[in-house]
Parts: sequence; structure tokens; C-alpha cells
Amino acid sequence: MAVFTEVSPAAAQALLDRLQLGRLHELRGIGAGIENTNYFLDCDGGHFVLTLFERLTREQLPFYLRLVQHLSQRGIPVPAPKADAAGEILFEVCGKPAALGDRLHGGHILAPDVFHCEQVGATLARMHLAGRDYPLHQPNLRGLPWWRETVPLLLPHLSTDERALIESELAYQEHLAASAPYAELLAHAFGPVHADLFRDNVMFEPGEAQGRERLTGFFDFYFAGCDTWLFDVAVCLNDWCIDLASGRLDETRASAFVAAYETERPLSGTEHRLLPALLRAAAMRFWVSRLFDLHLPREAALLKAHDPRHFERVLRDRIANPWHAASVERAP
Ligand SMILES: Nc1ncnc2c1ncn2[C@@H]1O[C@H](COP(=O)(O)OP(=O)(O)O)[C@@H](O)[C@H]1O
Ligand SMILES: N[C@@H](CCOP(=O)(O)O)C(=O)O
Repeated sequence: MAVFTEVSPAAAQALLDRLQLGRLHELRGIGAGIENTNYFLDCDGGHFVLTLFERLTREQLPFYLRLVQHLSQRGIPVPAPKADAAGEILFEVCGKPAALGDRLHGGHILAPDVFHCEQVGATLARMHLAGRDYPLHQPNLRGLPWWRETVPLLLPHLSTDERALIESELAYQEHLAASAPYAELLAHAFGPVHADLFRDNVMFEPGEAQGRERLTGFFDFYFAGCDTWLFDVAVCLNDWCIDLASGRLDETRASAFVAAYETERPLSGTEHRLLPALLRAAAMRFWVSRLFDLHLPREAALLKAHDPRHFERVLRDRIANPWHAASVERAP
């Protein structure tokens, strides 16, 4: 149950008054979610999701909320935060930082097919292009510098095999990050990324037939940061285009994902060449964070640890079976 803070109708109405959204009709706690308190909120002004931030502070939130606002203003389907007359989008409800975002229609697709992957791929590319002029900067807080400081803390908790893998992958990723091709990505294919665009962070509304559902939006941008766009592509491939049991890439879905992405933003030749390395980086990122949540849980953490072994399997597979997407045309 993800209602960590009870919000009374009176507290919700006070926010609606400030936002001039009329009278509250219904306030319903959302059970899913592990980080924040979320409510579905219906009022004269429409259908929204009220989020009370349980972990992120007022200082940290503007990067995420302004990014979603920026993307929404450029036509990307994301839950635009509502602003008051002064343009403020971050409020306080029950003593917690809070925001009211548009409610996306539909639900999650937990067994995606090619058609779903194509929609996510094309929308992801449009999102990357729309983020190019976003003025705020924050690094990906779960990137290489975080692995560098976290891996030594994990080592005492790992088996010999796990230790060997995590240390050799960290060394490989250090080498990659110092390479000239990677510097090219930082210079030419870099910007705000979602960085956690898994199946449970995208909504689809029902279509007439299975597989015909239409993407209604991306949400949960609270791991977003500035990183290579290819890292975001790799995070998606490792979740949307795999066989969950084995961790192996499903080549049909993965090829469709990349082809759809490239209809909006063709990958450069360097990006194509680095894709296998970035697939490894994306697997490493979630293996490290899942190990961290399992072995070193934060005090009073609300998080329920996901199984790290899944991303260990994914990482071993990406090392053993490097995957390149077919490319229509290889730019230099
Ligand atoms: N803008 C939105 N529109 C529709 N549903 C949403 C929206 N934001 C969150 N939800 C619902 O709330 C659930 C929890 O949200 P999530 O952001 O994953 O929470 P947490 O940050 O606590 O992990 C989602 O699975 C989804 O069902
Ligand atoms: N997608 C990550 C966990 C991030 O948590 P979220 O539910 O807030 O997206 C993982 O699978 O490890």
C-alpha cells in the first residue's frame, strides 16, 4: 500500500483552491508504488494524480518536475504538473512536498509485443529530442560515479563469482567512459534521460484487440538525469525487449524498438557500435542498485528490494552475447 501519508479531503481542497481547479469530487489512495504517496484525485477541473514526496526534498524536486513540464509543453505524453497563478508547480500538502499531475489513461502492458515496443521506441526518441533545450542540469545520480562508490560497499556481501563479475564490469565501464567514442556520445548524443523507463512506468490505453493498445504516457521521472541517450535506449531494451525468465534479448522486439527509435532520431555509427557496451552498463546499473537495496537498505526505507539476480543474469548474457541492432544507414 503506497499511502504513507493520509491526505484529508480538506487538505486536497486547499490545494485545488490554490490551483483554481474547483471542487473535489473524489480522492482515492493508489496501492501501487513504493517511493511516494499517490492519490487519484477527481475534481471540477479534471482527473489528476496527487503525489506527496516521501524521499526527495524540495531542493531536489525542481529538476524532475520542470523536466516533465518542459516535455509536456513540447507535446511528449507525460503527466504535466499543474501550476498556480504564479507558475509554481511544487506545493506542500500535510507537511510534505507535493505536486498535482495529469492522470494518464489506461494501464501497464506487462507482456509487450513488437507493436508496444515500437511505440515506446519512437516516443523515447521524440522525448530525447524535446529535452535538448531543457535548461536545468543534473547528472544521472545512478551512473558510473555512484557505481564506483557503491561497489566497494557491496563486496563484503557478495559471493566470489558475483565479486569477480562486478569488479571486472566496473573496470570495463571505467575503460568505456574514458574512451574517445564515448566522449563523442557525451558531446553529441547527451541530454535529459528517463533512466528507468521499465514496463511499469509507461501507460497504454486499451485498443480493440490485444497488441493494439495505444501509448498514453511515460511517468515516474524520479531517476531522470542527464546522460547519453543511448543509455536510455539500453535501459528500455533490457526491460521491454527481453525474455524475463532468461534475461535474453528478444531480437524481434529489440530490432523493432531500435528501428522505431530511429524513425525519429537515427543513431550514429558510434552509437550503433557502442550499443553492446551500453546494454552492459544498463544491466550493471540495476544490478548494483538492486544489490544495494538488498544488502544496504536505507534506514526507514519504504523500498521493497527487487531481485538482483535478474540483472546479474542480464549482465552475464549481454557480455556473452553482444547485440548490435541492424542499421538502415550508418552515419559516421
Ligand atoms: N500520472 C499518472 N497517471 C495515472 N496513474 C499514475 C500516474 N502516476 C502514478 N500513477 C499510478 O500510481 C502507481 C504508483 O506510481 P509510481 O510513480 O510508480 O509510485 P512510486 O514513485 O511510489 O514508485 C503507478 O503504478 C500508476 O498506477
Ligand atoms: N526499475 C527499478 C526500480 C525503480 O523503482 P520504480 O518502481 O520507482 O520504477 C528496478 O527494477 O530495479
